[in-house]
Formats: sequence, structure tokens, C-alpha cells
Amino acid sequence: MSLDANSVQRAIAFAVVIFIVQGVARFVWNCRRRSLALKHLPGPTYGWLGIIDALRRRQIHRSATEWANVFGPIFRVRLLWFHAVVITDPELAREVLHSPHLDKLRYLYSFLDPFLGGTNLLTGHTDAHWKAVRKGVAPAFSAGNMRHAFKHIVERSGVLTGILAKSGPARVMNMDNLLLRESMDVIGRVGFEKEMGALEDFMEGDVGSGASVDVMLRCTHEVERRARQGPQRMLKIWRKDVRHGYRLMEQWQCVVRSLLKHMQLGTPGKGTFAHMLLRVKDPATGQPLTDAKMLPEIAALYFAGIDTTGHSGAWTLYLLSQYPEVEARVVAELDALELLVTPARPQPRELEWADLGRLTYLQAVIKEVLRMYPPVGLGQIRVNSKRDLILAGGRMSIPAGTALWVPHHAMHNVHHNWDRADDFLPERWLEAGTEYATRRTMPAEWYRGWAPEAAEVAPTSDADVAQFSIQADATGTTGSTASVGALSMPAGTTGAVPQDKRGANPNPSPAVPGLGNEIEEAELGGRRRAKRYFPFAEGQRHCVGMSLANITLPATLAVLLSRFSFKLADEMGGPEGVLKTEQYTLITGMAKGMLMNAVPRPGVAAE
Ligand code: HEM
Repeated sequence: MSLDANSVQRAIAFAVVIFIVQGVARFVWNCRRRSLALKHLPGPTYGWLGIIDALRRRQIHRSATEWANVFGPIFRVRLLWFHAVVITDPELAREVLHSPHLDKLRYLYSFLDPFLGGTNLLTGHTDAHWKAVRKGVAPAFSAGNMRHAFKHIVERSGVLTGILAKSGPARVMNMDNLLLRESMDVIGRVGFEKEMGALEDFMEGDVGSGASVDVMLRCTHEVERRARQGPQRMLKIWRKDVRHGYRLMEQWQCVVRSLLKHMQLGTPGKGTFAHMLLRVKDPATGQPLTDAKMLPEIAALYFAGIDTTGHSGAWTLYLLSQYPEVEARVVAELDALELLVTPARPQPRELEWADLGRLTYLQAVIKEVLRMYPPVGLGQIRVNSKRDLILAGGRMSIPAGTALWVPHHAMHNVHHNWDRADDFLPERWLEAGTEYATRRTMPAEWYRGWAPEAAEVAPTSDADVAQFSIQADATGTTGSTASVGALSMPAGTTGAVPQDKRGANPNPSPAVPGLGNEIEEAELGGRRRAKRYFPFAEGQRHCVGMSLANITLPATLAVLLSRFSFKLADEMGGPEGVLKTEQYTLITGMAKGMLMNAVPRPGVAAE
């Protein structure tokens, strides 16, 4: 039997139609299934209109907190066919964030890829490539390297105080921008042994590499616009702002390419990000990463640390300006350690590494700032597209394709997790174990027989337990976080280090000794309590740069506050004005920066 051309065409057309119909039917069926399965959860009022309104306000992190205060520890949100279950119950959040069956919701992170030059450590799936890069770069954050970084941080903070002294108290300074510059300089040096000169450029009128702070910031705004308006924004090239967005992205890519060139031309020092990245082997080829794969990794490591650390410093100065009694306590602590400038001590001693462990109250302030203004306020969004997920000992069945959203701002600020959630209370961190949940947020029967993490707690010796509290993730492939007083240090700080299947720890992380007060093992109902606080994220995708941030913030703030008191500039319009300009553009930042006057403390010599 022979087939003529028409029959073949008809057969192909029929197959295509069947394929499309089947695809649409499966899509509709899955949407319906998700709708039905999640119907019992509260939250329908915040359907797509609610979400769009939240996105328009650019304060999606605060919207999530408002919803959680109304709907409780579990609710759902829906944007057309996209369903998300929002979780602020600490135990359930822990189960989700440590689940080996869940991965990052790539769709959400893919908006960052054009900015970062491709998929990378931050935005990629939790796969072999991620693991190779993570394992490769994690040692860059070792204790030895952090000590080395500390010297640069103190030096850069000194340059920053010089700028403030020269500018005088009357000049309004954008402290957010200056702190971003400092972070950029520190990461440039520590990570890539490259002088970015971002602080120096500020004095010279914003030329050269310093301008890349602004390029980077404007790029993040563009990424946020693309995320909000959808990918179609990128097609509207007749619009001036869209074309400008493309130009910004290109400028940013130039900065990243210059870092790669710098790495390749020199011999990067041991322990730098550059050195570590050059040693990473691509699991797909067994060869070093190609330039195309290296560029996004450089961009991710560079960007992820600048924005987060810089904005956190600015939020700290803002809150201190609003709470003079808290500032007075910080000043008293600096004075007791002979770090404060006074008329009798115009040249105090230089900040030392060991001081980080002595600045207990300043560390508590930083923890409280990261509670109220977690930089990644949107939090972590996970999904399993392949199979349904059973949670809470069988009490919850989450259909495949449903996003599980653990919003950090909400987790840290909802009333069901915290007493006096809206108050800035650094004192709460002077008590051991504050990051752990103190109460159950769901009806008691929820927890009966539900011990999701019981098998996942890394064995620790008694001595370790006395000093730290460690959680290991469900896969055993990565570390978790340990809390050391006011500092959170990555896993591996002490105790048993989880191993991957080949026996190597992909998160070999630093051991920073004696930095603060002890955390007792926190138990509730015979089980280890779950965390209600994790600004650096929970689970295997937690922040790889946590130790650098935990050193940069206290060191910088100690140097700044020992010489200046910061007042919110009138231009900000008081706390209400600050709240209005707060915006979530990948990170919790501020539209106008943080405009402040740096008033020298008595004893600071006039320049
Ligand atoms: C206050 C400072 C910081 C905070 C609060 C913070 C927070 C976070 C959070 C919440 C994540 C998880 C993001 C997600 O899954 O969506 C993350 C990931 C990451 N952070 Fe940080 N971060 C900070 C500083 C830094 C620094 C200084 C660096 C490096 C220099 C860095 C590099 C990264 C990288 C590369 C990832 C991706 C890790 C992975 O997925 O394996 N961060 N950070």
C-alpha cells in the first residue's frame, strides 16, 4: 500500500491536533486538580487581583506578612492558573525547605538570568552543576579567608569614615549607596583581588568603576520591572525605558567581563572566589568551566553579596536613628571596648577580629534588623513539578506543580511567630535560642506523629550542642546553619558535617571561634524546635556568603558608629516617608536610598 502526500499531511495534522488537545486537557485537568486540592485552605480573597496589587505596590514582602497575619500559618494564593501555598509555620517551613523532593521555582529566578549572564549558582536547579560550583566556591568563605577579609573591611570602613568626615554633618549622604560601594570594594578585593575603587570614585564625582554600583542598582530595578510586567516588556523595544534597560544590562555585563579578564590574566590568590571558580570542573565535560559558564557564576557571587550586605547596613543605620536608646547601648558597648572616639580618646584602638565576639549588643541589633528587614524578604519558593508531595505526616497533600512559598519577611514578622513582632527589640537576641519557634501555630493534632526532621538532625557531641545548634538537611548533601550568638555561621562550624554520596561535603564552611553567646539545644515536645528566623535561608540552598556578611556588617557598623551618629535627613520624610520608599526589587531596598547626616561624635577631629 502506498501513501500519497495528502494522507501523510492529514496524518501529521491529526497527530499535531491530538498532541495539542491532549496538552491543553492535561493542563486544564492539572489546574482543576490543584484548585480542588487546595480549596480547603484559606486565602481566596487574595486571588490574582490581590497579587497584582501587591506587585504594583512593590512591597510584595509586606503584603505576604499582612496576608499571613489575616489567614494564618498556611494559606494559598493564586495568580490565574498558578497556585502557591504560603507557609509561615516554622515546622512546616522546615519540612518544605529541607525536602529533597523540592527544587527552586526556576521560572521565578530565570528573570535574573539575562542580568547575570545565564543560569548560575543562585538561580539554577539543585543539580550536579550547582553542586560542583557550590562545593568549589564554599571554601572561599573559610575562617582563614574571613580573617583576611576582615582586614579589608576595616580598611574600607576607614575610607568610608574619611569620606563622611570630609563631607561634614551638614551634607546629606546616601548611606545606602556608600555602604553598597563599600561592599563592592570588599567583594572586589576578597573575591577577585581587584580594586573596584567604588568609594574613591564617590569622592571623584562618580566616574570609573564606582559608577557600576549605580549600573548594578538600576539593572536590578530593570529586572524587577521585567518580572512584574512579564517577559513581553523585553519585546517593547519602541519604548525608551526598555531600550535603556538593555543598555544597562550591557554595561553591567562589561563589569563582569572585566572581572573574568582580570582573573584570567593574573594568578588569583588562594582562597579568592576567582581561584576557587577557576578550579571548578564542569560535571558535564570534566573540564574547567567555559567563559560562557564562568561569567554568570562571577556575576552571581559578585551581585548577591553587594546588594544584600549594603542595604542591611543602611537599614541598621536607619533603625538606630529612630531608636536613640538602642544607639546609646551600642555606643556604651563600643566605649567599654575602647573602640569609641571620645574627647579623652580621640584615637581609639583599631577594631580587631576578636572584637566581633565581644560586640554582643551590636550583633543583637544586626540580628533584629535582619529579622525586620530580611534582604531576601520574598523568601524561598520551591516546587515539585513531577509528583504530589505529602507533608505534615500525611496531613497535607500538595499537588505537583504547586509552588510552596516560605516568605522570609512574613516568617520573621507575623504575630503568630513572634511576640511584639512590630517592635524593634534587639534585646530579644540576648536570650539564647531566639531564632527557634516558641509556640505551635497550628492545632495540636497537626503535630501528632509528625516528626519530619527527627532523622535529619546531624549528630552532635554534648560539647557542640552546648555551643551551637545545628540542623542538617534531609538529603544529607549539604550543611545547614548554625547559630553562634548573634552570628549565623554556615554548617561545618562544628559537629558532624553532613556528607554527600561521594563522601565530600559540598558546603565546607568556616569555623569561626568563640563569636558570642551560646545557644542551647532548643526542644519542644521532645523534638528539636524549628527555626522561625533564617535571613540567610534554610536548606541546602542557603546563602554561601553568610560568613562574609556576618563579618562585614558588624565590622563596618562598629567602625562607623564609633565615630558618627546618623540622623535621618529631612528629605526622607520621616519613618512614613521611608516606609513609602521601601521597595522590593529582588532585595528589600529603598527607592531613594537612605539619606542621612553623619554627625561626628565628640572627639572626632574635623577634616
Ligand atoms: C546580609 C547579607 C546576605 C543575606 C541576608 C543573604 C541571603 C541569602 C538568601 C536568603 C539566599 C537564598 C536565596 C534564594 O534561594 O532565593 C542567598 C543565596 C546566596 N547568597 Fe546570600 N545573602 C547575603 C550575603 C551574601 C554574600 C556576602 C554573598 C557572596 C559574596 C552571597 C552569595 C550568595 C549566593 C552565591 C547564593 C546562592 C547560593 C546557592 O543557591 O547555593 N550572599 N543569600
